[in-house]
Amino acid sequence: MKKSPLPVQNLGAKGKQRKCGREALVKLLRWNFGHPDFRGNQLEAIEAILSGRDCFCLMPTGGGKSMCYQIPALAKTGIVLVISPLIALMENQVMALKEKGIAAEFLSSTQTSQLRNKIHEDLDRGQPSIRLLYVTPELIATSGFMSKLKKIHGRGLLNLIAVDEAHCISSWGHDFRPSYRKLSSLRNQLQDVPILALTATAIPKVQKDVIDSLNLQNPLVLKSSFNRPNIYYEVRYKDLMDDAYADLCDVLKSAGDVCAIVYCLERTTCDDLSTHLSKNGISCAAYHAGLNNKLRSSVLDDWICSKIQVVVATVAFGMKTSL
Ligand SMILES: Nc1ncnc2c1ncn2[C@@H]1O[C@H](COP(=O)(O)OP(=O)(O)OP(=O)(O)O)[C@@H](O)[C@H]1O
Repeated sequence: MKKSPLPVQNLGAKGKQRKCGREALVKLLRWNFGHPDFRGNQLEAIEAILSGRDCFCLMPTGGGKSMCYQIPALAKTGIVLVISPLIALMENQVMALKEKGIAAEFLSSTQTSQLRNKIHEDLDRGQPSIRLLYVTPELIATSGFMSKLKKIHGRGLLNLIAVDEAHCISSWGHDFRPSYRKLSSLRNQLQDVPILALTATAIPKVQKDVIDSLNLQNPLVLKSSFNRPNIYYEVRYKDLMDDAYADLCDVLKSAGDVCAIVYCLERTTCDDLSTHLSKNGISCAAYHAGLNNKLRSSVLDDWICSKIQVVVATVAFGMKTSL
């Protein structure tokens, strides 16, 4: 049975926010997510945000960045806006939050207009039920959506803007997205709303660029260690192998029942290799931009819920983007 989220903690008399202490935050974490305690810099980030301070948070992949904005969304009435570059990521996070009974939604062109209207109606209510709203940077850049945000802010309901994968704002970064650059207007348009920039990209000039571009004011800068003892790297030279496909097949089989992504440079290689692995008893599928959206979504779903073990993909995997 779904638990209902622990009610908002800290609304004092006449809407004045009381400080949400460590104990109350840990309680929210345990009740809603089942984790015994915060890890790394999560608590520091959350406390900074709840005190209204901007924050730049560098954590390795899987470090638990999302908790830094999900807990604030539960600790205060109002809405946390999450800007994320990938619709697939948003869909997954929103689904996972809803399963926990947390009111989260995303807005994208992939939804029916009926569903989008329903979300907009909720946002227009005096007390919206949505706590976390996920959007793409492209949507932020539209004047219609920005004026909606200003109205929400004007009603005192916009608590935080979280910019996920914030390195995409920097032309020094490996994932530069021009639409991210436009996020630099957020600070001017939505003054006083704390901004949380999250990334797993550690290069100092990217960090500086992110902080400058988003115009973060005296941000708390948090950096965690990138040492991941559970990950090891091994390089095998294809040119030195008799049969690279057979070698890969052996590697995947010897790894046991783990899920895996095999990246290839070309679509035809994905199709070829996927057929080869399937013939050798490995459950897998190809994923690349040459496949239609429906097929790509079903491959992603099958992989996430372990119906298939391996995805053989180009960089299109994880790049499903649009408004
Ligand atoms: N305090 C915690 N204790 C235990 N597990 C946690 C804690 N915080 C987060 N996690 C778990 O860690 C995993 C990774 O979290 P999350 O997806 O937020 O990481 P991330 O840093 O956003 O990763 P990515 O860089 O891939 O976006 C999730 O399964 C999450 O439930």
